Amino acid sequence: MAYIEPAPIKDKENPLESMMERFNIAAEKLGLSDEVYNVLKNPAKQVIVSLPITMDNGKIQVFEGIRVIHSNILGPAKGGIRFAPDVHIDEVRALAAWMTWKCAVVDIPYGGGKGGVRCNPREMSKGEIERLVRAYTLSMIDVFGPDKDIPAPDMGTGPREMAWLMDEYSKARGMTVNSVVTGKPLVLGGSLGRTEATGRGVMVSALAAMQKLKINPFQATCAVQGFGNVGSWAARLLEERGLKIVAISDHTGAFYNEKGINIVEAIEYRDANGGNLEGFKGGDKMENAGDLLILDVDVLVPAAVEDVITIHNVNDVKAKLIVEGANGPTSAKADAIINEKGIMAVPDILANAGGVTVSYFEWVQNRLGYKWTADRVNRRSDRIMKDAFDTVYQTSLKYEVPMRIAAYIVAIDKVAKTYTYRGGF
Ligand SMILES: NC(=O)C1=CN([C@@H]2O[C@H](COP(=O)(O)OP(=O)(O)OC[C@H]3O[C@@H](n4cnc5c(N)ncnc54)[C@H](OP(=O)(O)O)[C@@H]3O)[C@@H](O)[C@H]2O)C=CC1
Ligand SMILES: O=C(O)CCC(=O)C(=O)O
Repeated sequence: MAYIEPAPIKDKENPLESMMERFNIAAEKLGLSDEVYNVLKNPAKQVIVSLPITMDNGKIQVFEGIRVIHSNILGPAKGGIRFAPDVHIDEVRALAAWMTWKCAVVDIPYGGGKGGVRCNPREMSKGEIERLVRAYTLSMIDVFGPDKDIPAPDMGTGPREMAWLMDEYSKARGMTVNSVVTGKPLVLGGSLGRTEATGRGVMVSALAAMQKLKINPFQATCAVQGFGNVGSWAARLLEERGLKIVAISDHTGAFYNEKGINIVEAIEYRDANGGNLEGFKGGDKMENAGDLLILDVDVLVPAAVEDVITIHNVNDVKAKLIVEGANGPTSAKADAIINEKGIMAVPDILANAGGVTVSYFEWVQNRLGYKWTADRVNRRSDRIMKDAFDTVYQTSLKYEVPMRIAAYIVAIDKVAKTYTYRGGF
């Protein structure tokens, strides 16, 4: 079997390597042929563009934009767009592959893609961000399409950016095409339930796992890293289900309250405070924000960035259950220690799949020209998440592997079988 050797990412464990390590283990368990292995390990398409933008000071700044389509075997590529200062081609390749596996795990008819623009949206004006979104969309005009590649929000982007993307794409096509992107504002054809969907899926996965581990939600404590879309919704919905959220964090720091943080108050504080938790008084500021990950809690939800649980801190992790809201928060090298310690980790490609599931509902509604109620969206996405959890759990028992490898087995098996049926050989 051939193994790839990805270029190292400076100062960071390489998420592409982490993805490939798990992929290789699952491929061996499935006895994947060399032919299929080589098809699935390589991205189908990678596009890198330069985006010259006029900044507010009149100067031109050139940004790098990336879109990777890992696979379109199950259907059009699907996946978010990240605006962040450390966007790197290997990271986007890993994120695109994770989208392929994620869509297959929850059994929705999409392949995987991901995009990124290396920029710091925190330091850019609204006008600069809008020009960047529009330039990126025009550069990708032949990549995107409702039947080809359908973007969505990820870190640093949200409904506002998706609205600009839809508008620019529609202008270029000479008609309104709302199904080209999901995660849009409601008035533009966004779906009820999409904003909270990823956090909601994290909550459904966490409760399903707690049932297996016999952890009573009303006696459980939880720490959540990241207080953006995924982290804040996961925290809020878990709190509503009885868990005590003792710690939350964002890039400004981590806050601890052993009596439990009032999450609705924390969200209100963040929204009134320029989008971050700096100065939050509902908990004590922790000296070292990274220590949130090693708190003695029942449930840990990393919902910020990649590679936060690594060989450097995994030995100190005390949670009984990790539910991955973020993509790639655990490096592959930390997996073995998590397993040795008997911690259950519900992997990203399962735990955070609620977002893409409701994105799929949004796309279906746009194509039907119809709107579902929030109740219908939530009931259907909860069912999909619970069924996917059960399938992965059963697979983990059958193959005697941890949940993460089981999720890869479920996904790779599905994509490989579809490829074979479509007549790839
Ligand atoms: N949005 C979605 O539907 C989906 C997102 N995901 C994944 O979830 C993760 C979070 O995405 P999302 O919530 O959308 O992104 P957001 O941009 O909404 O939020 C990201 C959050 O992470 C915080 N953060 C950034 N760096 C750090 C750090 N070093 N330590 C602690 N907190 C940090 C940010 O803080 P601050 O605001 O202060 O910068 C912010 O609170 C990503 O891995 C993404 O790929 C997965 C599936 C779907
Ligand atoms: O909603 C989507 O289409 C994709 C969301 C995403 O980027 C992810 O699940 O990582």
